[in-house]
Amino acid sequence: MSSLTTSQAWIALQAHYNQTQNDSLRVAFANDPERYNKFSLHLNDILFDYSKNRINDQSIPLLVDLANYTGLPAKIEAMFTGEPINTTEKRAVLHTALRNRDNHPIYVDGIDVMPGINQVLDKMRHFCNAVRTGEWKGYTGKRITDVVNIGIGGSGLGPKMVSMTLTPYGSDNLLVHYVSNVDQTNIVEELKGLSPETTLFIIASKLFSTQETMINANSARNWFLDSAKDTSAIAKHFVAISTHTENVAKFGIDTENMFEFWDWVGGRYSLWSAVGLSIALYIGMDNFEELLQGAYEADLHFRNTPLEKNIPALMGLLGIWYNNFFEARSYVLLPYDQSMRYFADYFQQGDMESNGKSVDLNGDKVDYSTGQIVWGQPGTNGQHAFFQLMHQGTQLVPCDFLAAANSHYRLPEHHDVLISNFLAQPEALMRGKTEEEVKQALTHEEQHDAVLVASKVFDGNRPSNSFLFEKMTPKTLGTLLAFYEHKIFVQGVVWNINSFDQMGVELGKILANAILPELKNDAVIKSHDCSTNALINAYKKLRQP
Ligand SMILES: O=P(O)(O)OC[C@H]1O[C@H](O)[C@H](O)[C@@H](O)[C@@H]1O
Repeated sequence: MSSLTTSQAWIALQAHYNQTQNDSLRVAFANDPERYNKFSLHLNDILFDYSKNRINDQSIPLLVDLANYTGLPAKIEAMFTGEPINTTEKRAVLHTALRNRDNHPIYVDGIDVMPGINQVLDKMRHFCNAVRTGEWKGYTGKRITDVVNIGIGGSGLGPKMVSMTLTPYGSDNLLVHYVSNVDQTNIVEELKGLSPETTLFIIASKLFSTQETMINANSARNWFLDSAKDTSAIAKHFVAISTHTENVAKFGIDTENMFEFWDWVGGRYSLWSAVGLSIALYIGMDNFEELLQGAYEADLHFRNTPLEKNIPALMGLLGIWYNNFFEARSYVLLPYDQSMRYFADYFQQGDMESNGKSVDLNGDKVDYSTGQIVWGQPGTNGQHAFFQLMHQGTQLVPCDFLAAANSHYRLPEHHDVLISNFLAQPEALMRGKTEEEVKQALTHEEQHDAVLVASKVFDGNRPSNSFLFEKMTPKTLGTLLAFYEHKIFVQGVVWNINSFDQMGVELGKILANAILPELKNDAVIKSHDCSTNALINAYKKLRQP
């Protein structure tokens, strides 16, 4: 048994769960008109309501005891001060330095990282201004109208999610496009209608060696050179974002056009670095810095607020409560905001790549469940897809609802209808519908149809958090993203795992590299298990020359 599950704090939580697991949220609300006041918090314009969770007055102190037992406060400090908490890769984890807006020194190996960060921010500002004003010209003297970011994982999804969320702040004269998949459909479709004379490519890759990104970058260069003919024109149309100067030069991008970041920025935490260049080009550098400011304010809150009033700490601990005691295996993110349509995808990588681990920091197999399956999509669409299971299925699916009180658009009716759903769904999940209530809405005859009655009952008692904010601004988005990043960190600390490596993505890549040469000719392949051999050989038969 691990020291975690045999700790006093864990045992106390287990006993608390045994005692309260069947307590009714509906009854708790009826008995305590102060419940909302007790279990809600604000940061700036963001309201965090966690009162619809399966908790009572003892629950949060017990969860905080567990966090203290695992050393969370000291580990928060270790992260913010640049200690090498990514132990397998022996690296600091300093995405928080990228948004350290008060600019206090932060040291890695005795060197302050802030001057380097500020230099890159300055370079981004100059570049964005030049491109956005049209001062930066393409090879035929025309201004840039389209930016194509080529990058995958953190080097694609983060900037894409932010740019799409902040479309109301985006430039009408400079559109952004995202290419990540090595499936050629992605780049072919994205480049349709673009002109090489007015397109700028950003090649974003930490090591500049990721297979998908390099293949897409090569295809982009070929597409460009088919028109431009002259390799000297590349300098006006290709920039790189990377930690690896040599690989950038090898690819043929002038290192003058390279925006640097550092090995202490994890891929899935990198949108705050130069990886956010496509965001800054689209919404302008001032708005990009507002995004950083929002995250910085969440960082201050996370670092300085006692755990029982600390929004990301509570998000993480409530997740532990469901994952490890209620055995809820998934977690759903439900932004009632179409612009946040990539939010769940983004935190699917953020969370599952960070906490999908089964060995602890000592290398021992864990005997408790770690990372949850994270999924979701915007409301109200999700209501017409998977909410049936959330309301009446056999699984407990804790969820977060997020919405802005004000839309950026002004059509009548839409927003109140959207928000009425945002409000009603957590209420319905919490209160359910009893047999008696079901019968009241049925005819006398229907009331005697036992199957009908049973099918219409909602057990309720299904937990959720709600986030309500004034408007989706760059700053608000920055704060929300940092909350979720820190939630992941909190859970990693409690589970005693390294949230900052991703060894589990390597094996598939290595095996794909072994298969690739076997696809070069039509020879029958026998070197794998019989299933893989058969699939390779079937592919070779089916493909057309
Ligand atoms: O930025 P790159 O080095 O190209 O890495 C892109 C992606 O590669 C891998 O899939 C990692 O698991 C991701 O965390 C990373 O974001």
